[in-house]
Amino acid sequence: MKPDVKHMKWWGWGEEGVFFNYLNKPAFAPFVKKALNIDLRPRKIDTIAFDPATVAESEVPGALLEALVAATDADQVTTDAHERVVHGHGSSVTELLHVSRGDYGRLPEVVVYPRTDAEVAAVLAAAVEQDAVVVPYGGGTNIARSLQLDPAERRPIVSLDTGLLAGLYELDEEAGLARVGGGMQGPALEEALNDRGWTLGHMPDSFTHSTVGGWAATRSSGMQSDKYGDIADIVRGMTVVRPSGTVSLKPVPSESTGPSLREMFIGSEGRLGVITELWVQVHRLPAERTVVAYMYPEWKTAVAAIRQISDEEIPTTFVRISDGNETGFSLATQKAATTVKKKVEAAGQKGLWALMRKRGWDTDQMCISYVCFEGSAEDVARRRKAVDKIAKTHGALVLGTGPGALYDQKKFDTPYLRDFLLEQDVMGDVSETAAPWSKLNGIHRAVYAAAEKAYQQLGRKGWVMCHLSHSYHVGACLYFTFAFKVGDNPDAEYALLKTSIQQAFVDNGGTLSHHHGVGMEHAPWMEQVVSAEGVAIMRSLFDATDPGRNLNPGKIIDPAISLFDALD
Ligand SMILES: Cc1cc2nc3c(=O)[nH]c(=O)nc-3n(C[C@H](O)[C@H](O)[C@H](O)COP(=O)(O)OP(=O)(O)OC[C@H]3O[C@@H](n4cnc5c(N)ncnc54)[C@H](O)[C@@H]3O)c2cc1C
Repeated sequence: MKPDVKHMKWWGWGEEGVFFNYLNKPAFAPFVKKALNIDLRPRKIDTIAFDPATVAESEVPGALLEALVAATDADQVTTDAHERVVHGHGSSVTELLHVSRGDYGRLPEVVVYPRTDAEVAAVLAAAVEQDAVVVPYGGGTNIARSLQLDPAERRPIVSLDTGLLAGLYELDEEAGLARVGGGMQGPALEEALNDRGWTLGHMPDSFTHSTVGGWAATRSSGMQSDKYGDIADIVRGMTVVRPSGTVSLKPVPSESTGPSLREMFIGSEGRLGVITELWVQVHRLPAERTVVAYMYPEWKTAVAAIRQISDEEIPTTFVRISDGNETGFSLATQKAATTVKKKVEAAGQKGLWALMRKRGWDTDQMCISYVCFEGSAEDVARRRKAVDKIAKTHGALVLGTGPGALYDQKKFDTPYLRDFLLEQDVMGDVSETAAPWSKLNGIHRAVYAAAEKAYQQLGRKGWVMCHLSHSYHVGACLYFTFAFKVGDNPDAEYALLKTSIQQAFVDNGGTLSHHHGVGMEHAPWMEQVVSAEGVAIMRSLFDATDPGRNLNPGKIIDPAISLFDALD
């Protein structure tokens, strides 16, 4: 019997039966036509039936299988074809493109679902004893190819699914700390905390399917990080089970105990062991939460306003601005107005645009911004007033809470867009970076130039758009989305776009990734961002702590597959 763990559809994002629908968004097809020169076709694919016959029989050695069953139980170990395909990839667009076409790549021979730390330890011991590779699996949502397997790996591969290591085990209300299982998925954790009046506040766009252990292992950041922090701030302690023993780190507010082991495990992508349990800081549910929308005339003034909000240290839960292209995209995904209320709002919006044009605004350049405030009603009102004032000083129009509420409601729908686009032969994916405030505009310009050059090389129209989110005292994250119609060689075309954008980050003062991790996707740039000596230290760490290369090898440094290979 298969353990009761929720997984995404084997061929794409999210749940079966949920889709991106453009037919109820009248501006979307014309927008895509203008942006990519493509005529959209109504979606035909409801699901892709899984055919086990397309998967080669597992060649798991009998001794390994027996040892895994002995380490856990017979119903926690499977060589089922569907299970192996689900666990053989993450959610990067290239992986989904291949998998959805039945090109599965290297698959794990076996999937195991341990329930306890002792079982994890026994699985790791068995794997090392039998010289197998172990790849911890959370929700499979990473887009850095952190789960992709080396096609040349000859040893058996065990996917260790953390799904049964789940639960809210303890809540220390005095400290605001919760002890949770590493395999717990976002909605289950948030629901368990909300029931008791608390929240983690960590809301990556992949929240619905990713796990706490996966967040820690990839150094994730959620859209509300301005208030709640990145996962590196949120995780205060943890248990990491390794083949040679278990590391237990107590939850403390801060400590001075040499180089931080906690920091070392955060972002380790399965290379240093399995994070089975975490202590995370939690917050009481806010009395009030409101999201206010603003429209700025153009990008530079919007960035200046956000920088001022940060400079004046006005507490916000999130601040986000979309550049002109992303604002155009957002407006194109508005649903048709079917109710009287919506029709009145739509007429109001048209009037607003006319007013902006009268003011001399170029409506292709205007930038929508959302700012979220949480706290007591008084606090929210005071902070909102302060942000309104800054926004107006920078020439913005305050649009109010209507569009903000809409943003809050549809934030988890957008991931379904990628599958829809793939069906239309369009590849869409993202690259994100973080940089000091002084570098952000330069990076924005450089990425647009790099993408444009790449599209020219491909000889076709492509799209790029950007938003700024996750503000810090010294800078912020820039998040770019790119899309283009694929030709004969999707891997090479994707690699051209992706390498051009990543290189523009690194050359212009940004980092490789603000929150998606490294995996195999970003590994080729590691020397450029942490220096050759930094990579050498990492290599010594992995070699010393995992001499047999049994733990998810080829991730973070020394990738088994390089994006640049596709360009050759
Ligand atoms: C549509 C979409 C939106 C996204 N939005 C965001 C976002 O807003 N913010 C963000 O940070 N990321 C985002 N991501 C990326 C992704 O969701 C994160 O990287 C997430 O943290 C991965 O968690 P997971 O549980 O799915 O891990 P997986 O994808 O299963 O695994 C990722 C890596 O972590 C390792 N790992 C997983 N669990 C453990 C464990 N318990 N112990 C040790 N190693 C482990 C795996 O071996 C692998 O190397 C998005 C992805 C998609 C597809």
